[in-house]
Amino acid sequence: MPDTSSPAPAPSTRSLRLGVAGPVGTGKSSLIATICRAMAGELQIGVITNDIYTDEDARFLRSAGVLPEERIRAVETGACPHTAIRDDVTTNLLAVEDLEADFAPLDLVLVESGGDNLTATFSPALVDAQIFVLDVAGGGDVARKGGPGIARADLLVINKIDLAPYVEVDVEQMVADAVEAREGGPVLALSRKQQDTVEKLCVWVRGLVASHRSGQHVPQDPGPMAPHFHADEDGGYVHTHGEEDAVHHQH
Ligand SMILES: Nc1nc2c(ncn2[C@@H]2O[C@H](COP(=O)(O)OP(=O)(O)OP(=O)(O)O)[C@@H](O)[C@H]2O)c(=O)[nH]1
Repeated sequence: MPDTSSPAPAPSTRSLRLGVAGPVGTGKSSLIATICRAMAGELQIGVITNDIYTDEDARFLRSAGVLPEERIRAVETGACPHTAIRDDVTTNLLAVEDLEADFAPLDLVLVESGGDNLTATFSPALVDAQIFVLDVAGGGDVARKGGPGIARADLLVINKIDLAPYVEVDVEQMVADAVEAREGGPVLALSRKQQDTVEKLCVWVRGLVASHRSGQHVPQDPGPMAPHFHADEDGGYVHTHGEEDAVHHQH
């Protein structure tokens, strides 16, 4: 009799949606450009960028010439970037679905969050997996600060390691701290200027696309953001994202 206790997962025919989040300037757009440059020959890729008021990141990626321009689309979030990737993902989801429909079949859609604070993560309603990006220039101790992205993103990238000697950061120590904060989860030390590290990034992306396609990959929610402060004309407010009740505002 066939074993029906653990049915084989159903293969997926839609693209892998991969989010890229992290603080301002850590190299999210550059990492996306690097993936496109290295993998556009083997994967059909599309990109959605998020900026508050502009389409600057999309323009940067188009000018990098790493993908046909029409496969790079911008979402203007008009609010804090994490709102559009976590609280109400509708605009992003529609943009992803339009891109997938217009260029079917795509293998990979990369969604870049606007730069935000250390605690911003994507909702699993928008992406299947996410990369959280730190850089050595932000300081060697950042990985120890934890938070949902650092602790539980599918991959933590410690970026711009070519700059480590100039900012006096011990990359090995930073990686070790990150592995500890992630309880052994994957950490990649990356520089777009060091091809061996770019290769490792490609191996990770390739593995994830394959496991998504075969139906083995199960999207994980890194968890809600920590409470944080938003400045506004009245002085500001604390903003909390709870597990069930998505958003609370306290003035
Ligand atoms: N030395 C070095 N510089 C890098 C690397 N990756 C990115 N940069 C630089 O870091 C700066 C910020 O990179 P971006 O890719 O724009 O960063 P971002 O996270 O997309 O920025 P926001 O969208 O504004 O949050 C740029 O000047 C990049 O050229 C790297 O591996 N090494």
